[in-house]
Amino acid sequence: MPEYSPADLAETLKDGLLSFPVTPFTESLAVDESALVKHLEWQSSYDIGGLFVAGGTGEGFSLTLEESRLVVSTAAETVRDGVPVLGSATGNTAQAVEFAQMAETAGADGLLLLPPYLTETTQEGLRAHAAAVLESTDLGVILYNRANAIYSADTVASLAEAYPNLIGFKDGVGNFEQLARVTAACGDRLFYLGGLPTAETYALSLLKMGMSTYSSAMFNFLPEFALEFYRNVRAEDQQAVQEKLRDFVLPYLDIRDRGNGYGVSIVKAGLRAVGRDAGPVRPPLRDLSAEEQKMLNTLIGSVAPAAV
Ligand SMILES: O=C([O-])C(=O)C[C@H](O)[C@@H](O)C(=O)[O-]
Repeated sequence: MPEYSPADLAETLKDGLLSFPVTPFTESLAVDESALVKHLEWQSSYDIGGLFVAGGTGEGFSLTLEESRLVVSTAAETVRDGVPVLGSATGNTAQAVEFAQMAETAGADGLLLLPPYLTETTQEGLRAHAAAVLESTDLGVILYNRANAIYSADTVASLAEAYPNLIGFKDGVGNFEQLARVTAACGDRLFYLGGLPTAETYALSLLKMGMSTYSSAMFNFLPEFALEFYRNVRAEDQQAVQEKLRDFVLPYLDIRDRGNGYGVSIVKAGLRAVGRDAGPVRPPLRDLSAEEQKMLNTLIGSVAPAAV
């Protein structure tokens, strides 16, 4: 049995910043277990709502079932008490079910359902896919609305009614009309989290849409900055948020936007910049160039001189 009931998990997650740790790789692209332990210990030593391993930033889409098991079980053994660990499920329905069941046995407290790979879907197909995963586990499950998994309000509401272990909706698209429809249809039955790339960019606006928290990829390498940003958002301190957007987040986006898939690569580059190298990204992603790495080092040095 998972340590958190789905309802307790939602309560714990909704009011804290959510960490999405990278998966460190060696130069030969194997999972680097000792670097993983060190990184998870460091991340979970901060005041966070939960730790989502093998998510998008954790390159969950590039991990085999056995590698994902290793990452989830390492996290479950490593993080300090009181920080829930969530695994991920991806790929076709049978594969996603396998990942969900593996995460549960490996000690996860919850699950993030990533979009299925490649194909387009209908709402009936998407509902059947999510339903199969929800039925396969007792874990609290969060839907990730992104890529080929764009859930209509009716689909989310019908899944929420049928499956008590559906606890949350994570948005990676930023369609305000869709969000208004989903939150109006499901209200307090679910909790809502922002999950657009570099989620800080939208956090204050999305708070007004009912999204009380978000996944912070930059928390990987600038945890104190990311936590202060989150506190500013929750306090609705628009001036402090704008200052941090201007001084760091927007110039960071300029570097991130130089390459497709850099939303993840730039996080590993950030770790390199602060002396906590987590190795390269796996194909199909590619790492930042030496010039881009230098630009990022300078930017990080401008907001956190002690970190570089
Ligand atoms: O699954 C994930 O890693 C994400 O949700 C993506 C990031 O955490 C995103 O929110 C970001 O880049 O801040």
